[in-house]
Amino acid sequence: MKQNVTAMYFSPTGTTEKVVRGLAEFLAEGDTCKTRSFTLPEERKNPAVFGLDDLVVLGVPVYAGRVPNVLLPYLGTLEGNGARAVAITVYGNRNYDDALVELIDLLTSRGFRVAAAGAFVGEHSFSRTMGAGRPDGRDMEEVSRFAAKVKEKLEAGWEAPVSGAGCRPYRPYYRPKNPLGEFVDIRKVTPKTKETCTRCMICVNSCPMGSIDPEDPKRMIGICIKCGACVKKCPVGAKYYDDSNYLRHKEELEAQFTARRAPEWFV
Ligand SMILES: Cc1cc2nc3c(=O)[nH]c(=O)nc-3n(C[C@H](O)[C@H](O)[C@H](O)COP(=O)(O)O)c2cc1C
Repeated sequence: MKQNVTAMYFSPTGTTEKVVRGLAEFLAEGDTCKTRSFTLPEERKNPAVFGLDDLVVLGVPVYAGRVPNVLLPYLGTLEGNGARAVAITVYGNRNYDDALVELIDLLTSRGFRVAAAGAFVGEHSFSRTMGAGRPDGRDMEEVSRFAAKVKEKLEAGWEAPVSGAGCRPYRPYYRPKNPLGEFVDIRKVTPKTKETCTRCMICVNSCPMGSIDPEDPKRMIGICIKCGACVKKCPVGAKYYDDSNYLRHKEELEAQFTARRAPEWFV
């Protein structure tokens, strides 16, 4: 069985990209696989069209226990046309909740035959300690074990669609709470910029919403999804969040979810 393998991902801080590309390379068996990022706004302009000869490894990070809602319009334009797919979610060591079943359902509704699915762990977008350095060597070994099982399934011509863990109907988006147990809304929170900013434009060019002003990288000209790209990629550490609800949420997560979560996959 030889299929054209494509690695497709949304990955502001690179952890989803690492898992998806790693898996796609194992599945391509020495052939070069295509890569197709849809992280940046201009990358989401052209719809992706596949066919029966394609095997697409498609990955997204988990945001609030679900597929990032800003991606739903783009994912709704994909055309599977019977292509095989492997659905991947990467989460920051809290939980992936219903993101994986949601992604499987989305791909199925777009005409993909979802043969396998996996939830892997990456360093949390908000943190340097939650899932620090993941996916690491142990995770990538798991990716290779998963790839071997996927190959076996595809070579045997099994048609059974994959199920995956999660609830249908999906649970609501996960929301942070304050110390009184009340929900807090951090959706409008934006990053601040220190005077040490050198205007190198890395943040401007890596913001998946195109929301940082190229004329003045301290200024926001669109929405912030708290993806962590500008904060983690800034070479001088000039981008940061100072919102008290955001910081408390991050500290709570860091204190609560310290135990290493293992990847889970379904074939
Ligand atoms: C807005 C937002 C919400 C998130 N929600 C969750 C979550 O519900 N559970 C979790 O474990 N990680 C969560 N994360 C962490 C990311 O899923 C995780 O860090 C992922 O590895 C980031 O992928 P990337 O490196 O490809 O950007 C969230 C991150 C962001 C930015």
